[in-house]
Amino acid sequence: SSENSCSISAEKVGQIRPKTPLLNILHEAGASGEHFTLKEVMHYLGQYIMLKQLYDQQQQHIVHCGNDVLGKVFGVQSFSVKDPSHLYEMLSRNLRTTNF
Ligand SMILES: C[C@@H](c1ccc(Cl)cc1)n1cnc(-c2ccccc2)c1-c1c(C(=O)NCCN2CCN(C3CCCCC3)CC2)[nH]c2cc(Cl)ccc12
Repeated sequence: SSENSCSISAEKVGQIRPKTPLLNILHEAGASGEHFTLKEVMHYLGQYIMLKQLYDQQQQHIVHCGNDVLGKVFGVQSFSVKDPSHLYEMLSRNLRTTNF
């Protein structure tokens, strides 16, 4: 039979698998499971920043995460949402497989 012996299952190819501390943050923001698209990870991180009120009220593109587990996960006290490359670099250190 032309059985597919490939062991890579379709739903996992190109998926992002966050390491545990980041996974816990995504779950706190309402995510479930362990495999996400990049779009889903960014969506839930945005939700997390909102619900924890980590963004600066005056300069709303600045995120202050030094007193939050997000700061430990990203390794910074604060960051700007206007610097996507820095953001993705911090994110990539928290993924199980290098999808970048
Ligand atoms: C375009 C997008 C983005 C997406 C990726 C990147 Cl690498 C940069 C930027 N973005 C633009 N501003 C934000 C943002 C700013 C402050 C607080 C929360 C989110 C976001 C982020 C989203 C998001 O999914 N955004 C949906 C629309 N946002 C508009 C901003 N809105 C709030 C801005 C603060 C005041 C209240 C509304 C929330 C919905 N996810 C993120 C996750 C992180 Cl680790 C960092 C930032 C974001």
